[in-house]
Amino acid sequence: MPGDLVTLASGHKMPLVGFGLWKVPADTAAETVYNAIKTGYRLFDGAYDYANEKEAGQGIKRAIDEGLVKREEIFVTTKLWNNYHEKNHALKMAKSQNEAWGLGYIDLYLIHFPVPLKYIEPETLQFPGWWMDKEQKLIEKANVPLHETWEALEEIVDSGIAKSIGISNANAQTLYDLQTYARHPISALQIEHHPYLAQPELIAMAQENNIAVTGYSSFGPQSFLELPEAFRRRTKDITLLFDVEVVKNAAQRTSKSPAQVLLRWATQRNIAVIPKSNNVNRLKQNLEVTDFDLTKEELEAISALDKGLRFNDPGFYLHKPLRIFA
Ligand SMILES: NC(=O)C1=CN([C@@H]2O[C@H](COP(=O)(O)OP(=O)(O)OC[C@H]3O[C@@H](n4cnc5c(N)ncnc54)[C@H](OP(=O)(O)O)[C@@H]3O)[C@@H](O)[C@H]2O)C=CC1
Ligand SMILES: O=C1CO[C@H](CO)[C@@H](O)[C@@H]1O
Repeated sequence: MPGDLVTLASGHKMPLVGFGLWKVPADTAAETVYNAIKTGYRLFDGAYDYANEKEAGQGIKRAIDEGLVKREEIFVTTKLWNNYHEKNHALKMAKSQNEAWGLGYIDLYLIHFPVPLKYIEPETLQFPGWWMDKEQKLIEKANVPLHETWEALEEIVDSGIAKSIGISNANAQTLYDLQTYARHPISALQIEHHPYLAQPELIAMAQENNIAVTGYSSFGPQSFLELPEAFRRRTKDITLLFDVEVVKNAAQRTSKSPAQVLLRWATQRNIAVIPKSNNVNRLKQNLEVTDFDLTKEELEAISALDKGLRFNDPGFYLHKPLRIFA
């Protein structure tokens, strides 16, 4: 059901299907989010670097003001960008991001990457990916230990700004380390997850430790086709997952689309998904991904497509690779 929920270690409940806000233009974000709520979406996945938090919040506020939903029925995830890992910066950023959303609190606040970069004034950050400054130079790394940033997130919970906290783009070693000092639980892990990058060990580790997993870029190469060339480099000569036999056959058997099969492959294993679509029909379709089941054989055949192929590694589009996922 679209209303399926995952209980986080914090005790707070998160919808299993949500809407991703990356690449949703700021000038249409309020309308898109408002329409997504009308379609049935309750979870919105934002980030500082998606540059549309204020507008997304306006869309939610409009739906609340019109009585379509209550604040407590909406789940807002957002993320701390890499340049603000120092405790004082993280506290300031969370406060101003919370003000931008304008909804009283953030449901889930994530460290976007466990990679601290030097502080830079927010308005000087640049696309693509905001890893570079105005001169298109890679921003240097900073000496901020992860425990300092995690402590900041815990204070953000203590002050009521966020209800739950977690991390994105982290590996199992990082999670094990975080667990040694976490005062508030690591409620969630957000990672790239599709059949070409299945990451079964990391997911098993997280789920065994009660860390809810959300997969992003669920369509693999398709998720990157609308991006500039540097992001698409790895999609060359790769069969789109929508065209792979096992995915197509499962779609035919269940009378669903290949996209829905890919989303169900995740949700059936209790992995949340946050697809984005600027198209009304696809937006609706992506929400209907918990009301049918793939067979055990279909799940296994789709998992067997794994190639360890990561598309969202900033190393692929930066002038100087960061080797984050090395
Ligand atoms: N933590 C992190 O570092 C990251 C987090 N994310 C989060 O994950 C979200 C989703 O990931 P993202 O990489 O954007 O990719 P998505 O998985 O959302 O894929 C988006 C692409 O797929 C197309 N699409 C959407 N639905 C369908 C469908 N049913 N059939 C066919 N095509 C479809 C969209 O086109 P159209 O709009 O035209 O439908 C778009 O081109 C992001 O919005 C963001 O919130 C993403 C990357 C990194
Ligand atoms: O969430 C995100 C979407 O992808 C971007 C490009 O790598 C990242 O900068 C950001 O992590």
